Amino acid sequence: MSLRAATRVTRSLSGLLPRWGHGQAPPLLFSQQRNNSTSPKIRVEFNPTSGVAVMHMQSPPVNSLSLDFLTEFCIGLEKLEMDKGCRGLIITSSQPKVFSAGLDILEMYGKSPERCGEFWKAVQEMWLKLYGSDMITIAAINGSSPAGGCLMALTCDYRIMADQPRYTIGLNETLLGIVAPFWFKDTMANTVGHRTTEMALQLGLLYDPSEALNVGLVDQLVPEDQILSAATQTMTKWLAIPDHARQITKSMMRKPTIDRLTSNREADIQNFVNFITKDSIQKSLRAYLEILKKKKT
Ligand SMILES: CC/C=C\C/C=C\C/C=C\CCC/C=C/C(=O)SCCNC(=O)CCNC(=O)[C@H](O)C(C)(C)COP(=O)(O)OP(=O)(O)OC[C@H]1O[C@@H](n2cnc3c(N)ncnc32)[C@H](O)[C@@H]1OP(=O)(O)O
Repeated sequence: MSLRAATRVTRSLSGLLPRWGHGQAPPLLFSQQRNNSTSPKIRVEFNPTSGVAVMHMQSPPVNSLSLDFLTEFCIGLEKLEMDKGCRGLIITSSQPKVFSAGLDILEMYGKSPERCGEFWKAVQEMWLKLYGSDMITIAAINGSSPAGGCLMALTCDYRIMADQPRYTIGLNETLLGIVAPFWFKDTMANTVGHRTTEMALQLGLLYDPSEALNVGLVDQLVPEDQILSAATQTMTKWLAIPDHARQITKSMMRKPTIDRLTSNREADIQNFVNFITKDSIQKSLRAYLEILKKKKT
């Protein structure tokens, strides 16, 4: 781990998780109703000539992965997957400075077990569809991408990140007092290896772009204004490979990881619900939400 990454972790952790007395009422209220607009959270541009679609995530303020967002995302993905003319997908963000802030914390805070289960099923669905996609998938990461945002990028075949030192990417779940599930961990380990994953997950490391490139979490850095043209150029190279050979190879590499979740889906949902609804975990999430709010004051 670089010194810079270590310093960021220490700063993020300090005072993160305050302790409440038994039975003490939490002092702040959080709105449970953000992002409930009916405007599309995803905009898809498909070019039938090139066979490439670009998915723009446009859910203000930070493209957090709410149940609505995930549902729309999966429907969009399924439509493209079924269109035989669509061979490649680039995923990017229309929101300034953020690719995706990861799972919507408000979906995990103060929700019923049933609702948590429904939400988690949608998170699984997004991962299964994207990690198992027959299309060539490229993440054009034009902003910060913590936790579930990083997972989304990791499920793609190739990652290009904007070379902007303010942006960070990583599976930082432990900083929130929560645990990245086995399939988040597997996806990261398949990309950067066991040892790097072990350190990154325990410490909740968020890497800046050059650190992310160094550990292999992203494949390429480009100036932010060139991110879509770089993704298109890379896509052209990948499109030159015959689809069937590439798809079988991709499936061979990813199938064991996908099978592990597919055969444990219900248990994984139950694990998540039991874990996230624990009092102590709800308190950790609350503390984290407070920190996000305080950033502004
Ligand atoms: C025994 C157990 C075994 C196994 C475990 C079993 C199950 C597993 C259990 C749990 C697994 C859960 C896995 C979780 C994955 C996740 O993805 S959790 C989410 C993690 N995300 C983050 O930590 C990101 C937090 N956000 C940021 O760092 C920053 O917002 C940003 C860098 C993305 C952007 O910074 P800014 O541009 O400066 O924007 P602001 O910070 O001002 O934010 C604007 C606005 O958005 C709200 N917000 C930010 N992130 C989220 C989010 N993820 N969800 C909901 N809301 C978010 C933020 O509060 C601000 O709100 P307002 O103040 O404007 O109302």
